[in-house]
Amino acid sequence: MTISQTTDTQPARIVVDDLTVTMQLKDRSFDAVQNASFTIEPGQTLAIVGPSGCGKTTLLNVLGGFTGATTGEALIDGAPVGAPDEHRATVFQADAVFPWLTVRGNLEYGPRIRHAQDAASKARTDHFLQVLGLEAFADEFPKVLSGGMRKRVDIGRAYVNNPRTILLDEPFGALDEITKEQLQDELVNLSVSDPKTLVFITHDIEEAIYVGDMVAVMTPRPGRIRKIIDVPFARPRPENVRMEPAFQELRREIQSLLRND
Ligand SMILES: Nc1ncnc2c1ncn2[C@@H]1O[C@H](COP(=O)(O)OP(=O)(O)OP(=O)(O)O)[C@@H](O)[C@H]1O
Repeated sequence: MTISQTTDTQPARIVVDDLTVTMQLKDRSFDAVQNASFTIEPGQTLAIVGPSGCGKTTLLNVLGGFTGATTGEALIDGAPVGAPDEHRATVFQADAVFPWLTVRGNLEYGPRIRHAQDAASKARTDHFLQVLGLEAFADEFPKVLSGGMRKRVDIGRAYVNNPRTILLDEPFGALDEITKEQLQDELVNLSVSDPKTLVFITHDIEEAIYVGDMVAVMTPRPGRIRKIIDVPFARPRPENVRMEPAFQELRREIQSLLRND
């Protein structure tokens, strides 16, 4: 089932053009991100992989409006990224569920604080409770949920707001392999049923290929985009796509780029 979208909730087009973010320490400065450029077409997922400390989160923070560009620019639908707003949602590795609200209450939180609770937001809440397998837990408090279920609540909460862009910072990093693969599938399925422009940071090469339409491989500090690789597999992903030679070949290529071979 798909949910209808109005024009102001269409997925965003993101352009990052020669972006550098310089961090100022007490006695020196350094570039956390250097001369990064890429374009994400509406509804596409860009996965970003790179070594620890290479500037992935900094890049995401620029797109979220939490950090400014030092030089270059980041544009969303042609306009420079501004302060955080309801058109962008963020999902972090640590779950951000509110323990004092039920699962349904967590999903309804965004529309409630925006005074935008109406029949459409209720329908979206019901829809995402259902597609994320949370229906049976709708009236439970998060303390009874597994890590995977809590992550589903985070994802549902982002989607219920109907943002144009969702920024995900290693969202599945703390989950076991099986749960991680289930959530990767659910996210890819959502990208078909309810397209948003996604930026997905991960350390996990297979995950990057599985969820991404493109994978940006970053260099160690200062973080540059080493290469952007197109992922050729259909959405939803064919069963056992991870075992396909083309998938394994991409994995080897990214591994080699990360090792700087
Ligand atoms: N506010 C800040 N002030 C100074 N340095 C910072 C600040 N935020 C991040 N850094 C530094 O900038 C670099 C990039 O950090 P960032 O968190 O973006 O990397 P990352 O690739 O997301 O790392 P990880 O994969 O380990 O989460 C790091 O060296 C980090 O220590």
